[in-house]
Amino acid sequence: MITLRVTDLACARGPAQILSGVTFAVAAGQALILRGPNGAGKTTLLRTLAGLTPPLAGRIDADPDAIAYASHADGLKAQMSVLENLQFWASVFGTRDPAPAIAAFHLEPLLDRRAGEMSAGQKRRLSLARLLVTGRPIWCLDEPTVSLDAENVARFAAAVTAHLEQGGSAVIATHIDLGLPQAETLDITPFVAKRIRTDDPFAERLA
Ligand SMILES: Nc1ncnc2c1ncn2[C@@H]1O[C@H](COP(=O)(O)OP(=O)(O)OP(=O)(O)O)[C@@H](O)[C@H]1O
Repeated sequence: MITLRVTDLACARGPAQILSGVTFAVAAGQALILRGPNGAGKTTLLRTLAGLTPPLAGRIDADPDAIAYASHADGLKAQMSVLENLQFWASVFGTRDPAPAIAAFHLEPLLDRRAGEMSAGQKRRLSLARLLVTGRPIWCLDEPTVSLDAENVARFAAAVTAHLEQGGSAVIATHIDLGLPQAETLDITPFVAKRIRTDDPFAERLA
């Protein structure tokens, strides 16, 4: 079953068109790994999928409430403890028990620690644990393993694998090999648009 279908999508960042003609589909139980050199537009595509930036053209067919996005900016509440952050998200997204998320990223020793006072890798673990708490089936992840040590990269890969086994999907921009057996790869280089400023009144019409 297809959970996310992208058809002829054009994506912008600020005033610039970054991608055009992006077309792919992701099924339940499938991960799609986005590849492409620095600046190609992986973050731009993920932001568009997450609804943070409107598409310039094309279609995104998915339940908008199905997508959970995790980006470079971790989105943690710095003054709240790890447990309070997870409980906060549990209340926002429904009443998911945060215990599996805590276990998946080995957050038990850190539950009382304020999020703002953790290391970069610890913050990342909390940010990834948030995905489990959302209960959302389509994960859109931007460089999720940045700052993680090898043990926590393995925990992350295990969490994604479990998510896929439960019928979830994932679109992941990453430069490393996560070793996910179900993953397919999409190189976005062919979709890189000739840079067009969308606020230029003389620019070629986009859509
Ligand atoms: N606010 C902005 N306004 C205009 N252009 C931007 C803006 N932010 C990023 N860009 C440009 O958009 C292009 C795509 O950037 P994006 O962050 O999507 O690439 P990426 O594939 O995720 O790169 P990386 O592998 O380095 O994370 C880049 O050329 C970048 O310079």
